[in-house]
Formats: sequence, C-alpha cells, structure tokens
Amino acid sequence: MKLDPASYAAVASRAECLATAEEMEAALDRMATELTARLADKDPLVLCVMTGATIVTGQLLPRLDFQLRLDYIHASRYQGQTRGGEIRWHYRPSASIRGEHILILDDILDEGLTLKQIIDACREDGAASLTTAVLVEKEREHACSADVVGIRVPDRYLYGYGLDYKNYFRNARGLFAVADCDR
Ligand SMILES: O=P(O)(O)OC[C@H]1O[C@H](OP(=O)(O)OP(=O)(O)O)[C@H](O)[C@@H]1O
Ligand SMILES: Nc1nc2[nH]cnc2c(=O)[nH]1
Repeated sequence: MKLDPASYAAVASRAECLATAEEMEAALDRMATELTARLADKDPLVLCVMTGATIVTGQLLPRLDFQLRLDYIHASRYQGQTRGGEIRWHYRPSASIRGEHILILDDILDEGLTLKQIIDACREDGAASLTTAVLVEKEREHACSADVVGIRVPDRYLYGYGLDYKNYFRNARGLFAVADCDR
C-alpha cells in the first residue's frame, strides 16, 4: 500500500530521533572493528538478510578490509506491518552454506524469531561456523542473541537505516521511533 505525501510527512513529523546518522555511523565503525577481530582470517560468506539489512550491509562491507564473499538470505515476518507474524521464506541459499564460515547480517534484533530461524537453517545446511551481527538491538527479551550489536535502543517501533515503516523510510538518515498513534 502507498502512503500519500501528507501522511508520510505527518508520520515523520511525529517520530522521535533515537540516534543521529553520525551515531549510526559510529555504531557501524564499532561493528567493523569487532567483526574484523572475529573474521579477518576466515574468508567468510556474508548473508545479507533481505530487505532491511541492505543498508547495514552496504555501509559495513566497505569497512571490512579482508577477504569475504556476499550472498543474501530472505526470510521475513512483518510484511510491511508493525507487528510480526509467521516467518515466510523467500530465498534460502542452502547449497552455498556447507563448510562455510557464515556471517549473518541483519538490521534489527527485536523478538529474535527471524534470526533464530535463520541460524537454525544455516546450521541445518552445514555451516562450519556462524557469526551474527545486527545494527540495532531492542532492549527486551529475544529468542536468540547476536554476537555483534551496533546500537541498543528502547523497545519502540523503529524506522531508518534499512528499517521500514509501511515499506517506507528505509532511507531515513538516522534511527527513528514512530509515535504510538502511528503504530
Ligand atoms: O526479531 P524479530 O522480531 O523476528 O524481527 C526482526 C526482523 O524483522 C525485520 O524483518 P521484516 O520481516 O520486517 O522484513 P524486512 O527486512 O523486509 O523489513 C528485520 O529486518 C528483521 O529481519
Ligand atoms: N521496521 C522495523 N522492523 C522491525 N522488525 C522488528 N522490529 C522492527 C522495528 O521496530 N521496525
């Protein structure tokens, strides 16, 4: 569904900035340092979790100055909604995983159900090792944890840096929480 320009502007005007673009870039720098320490000698296969992780992947990979390969994996459970449902698999690169050191990159760890299913899938497909990294982690309980976290924020519905609100705002410069009335 499309958002009309007036509604789009209203959502943006009511949203609260939780982290500026500069703070998000600093989070990406920290992630790059941690991932370099963990993976620089592993020739990892990086899996970008579509669609939200496109920004963190695009911003992080040029900060990783070592040998790696990039593929993607696609499981989603929000489908443009602000509350999660059943996981739907769109693409699982099973044949490429066996024996590889896998780095799973996602934009957010919220309930952790998406990441948990992806971890289970990569284990089932024979990954040699698994490292998980998320740009944002919500301060709440999760079904699994991530090895590397860029920034931790309160449990609100977020957009920006790859995270969408009704399929919009993935390009927002910063991390924003939508107002309760927009949720
Ligand atoms: O920890 P969870 O509660 O499982 O939520 C986290 C997942 O939710 C978002 O994906 P979404 O299903 O919205 O798809 P998208 O990447 O296309 O936005 C996000 O990209 C994570 O993959
Ligand atoms: N855009 C967005 N996607 C999510 N997936 C899980 N939590 C969130 C969130 O707060 N915002």
